[in-house]
Amino acid sequence: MKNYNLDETYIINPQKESTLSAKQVTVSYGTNHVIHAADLNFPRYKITSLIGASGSGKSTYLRCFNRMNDKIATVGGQIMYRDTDINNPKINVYELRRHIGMVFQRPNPFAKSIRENLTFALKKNGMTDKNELEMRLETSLKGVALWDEVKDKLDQSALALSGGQAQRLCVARSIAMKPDILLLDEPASALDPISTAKLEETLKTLSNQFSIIIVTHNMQQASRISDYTAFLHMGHVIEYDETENVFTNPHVRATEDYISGNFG
Ligand SMILES: Nc1ncnc2c1ncn2[C@@H]1O[C@H](COP(=O)(O)OP(=O)(O)OP(=O)(O)O)[C@@H](O)[C@H]1O
Repeated sequence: MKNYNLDETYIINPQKESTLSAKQVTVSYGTNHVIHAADLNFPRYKITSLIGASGSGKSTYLRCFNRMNDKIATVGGQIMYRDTDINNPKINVYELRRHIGMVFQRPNPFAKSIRENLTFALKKNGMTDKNELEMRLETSLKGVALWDEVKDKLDQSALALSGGQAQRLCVARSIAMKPDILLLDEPASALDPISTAKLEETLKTLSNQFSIIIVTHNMQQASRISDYTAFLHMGHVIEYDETENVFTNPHVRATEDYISGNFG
């Protein structure tokens, strides 16, 4: 692996309203310091990709944004969301996750009906009105373009869906909670190209209503769907800018080598 100067960075924060601002975030697993990130602002109603080689810290960094590292790592720095630092130990993490939802690498529908997958958390959060629940169900499934495929089998098990359908169901389950921000950790890595294309299309549409931060290994995917891209190397954010600039005119050697395949 080439030695790059980790202090050589090029960070252009978007001149747009931010939904989340991360300041000097650090993460350690025991004595292993894996994230030392610069100050990044994530824009509202845009898609931001986190790219980088395996082990560069993308998932760890993403998990900071809804406190998913709490029990496994020590997190430092500030992550401002609606004027509150989400690292404050006093904040209600379950409430936070209603505003900042997450979709994981492997589709993980509950072993329940499609309807229950969508309404379970809503009911747990006190929504009892049947019409409202049905409306959320339909709107969320339409939001991920799954409604036409499942509207006649809402009471069948979600486990019978294909991988691509199950992943879109998981996105629908997240958006049913009407979060502000959707975090996605390599959501297409277990999907075939057709399901991946459908998911990407869904995310592009959803970015009109939600701010999206996505970890992806797939550089074509990052360049296809995201408005902004952050390149991570060894836990450092090396470059952050509009996606087009990162891919066509990278400013730092490590970024250039990574996107041109000369890395390592
Ligand atoms: N639960 C954990 N305990 C200890 N170390 C961990 C843990 N999770 C990740 N790490 C370490 O933190 C570093 C960053 O890992 P992370 O999974 O965030 O990288 P990544 O860029 O998302 O990688 P990949 O693309 O392979 O998923 C790696 O060195 C990894 O071994």
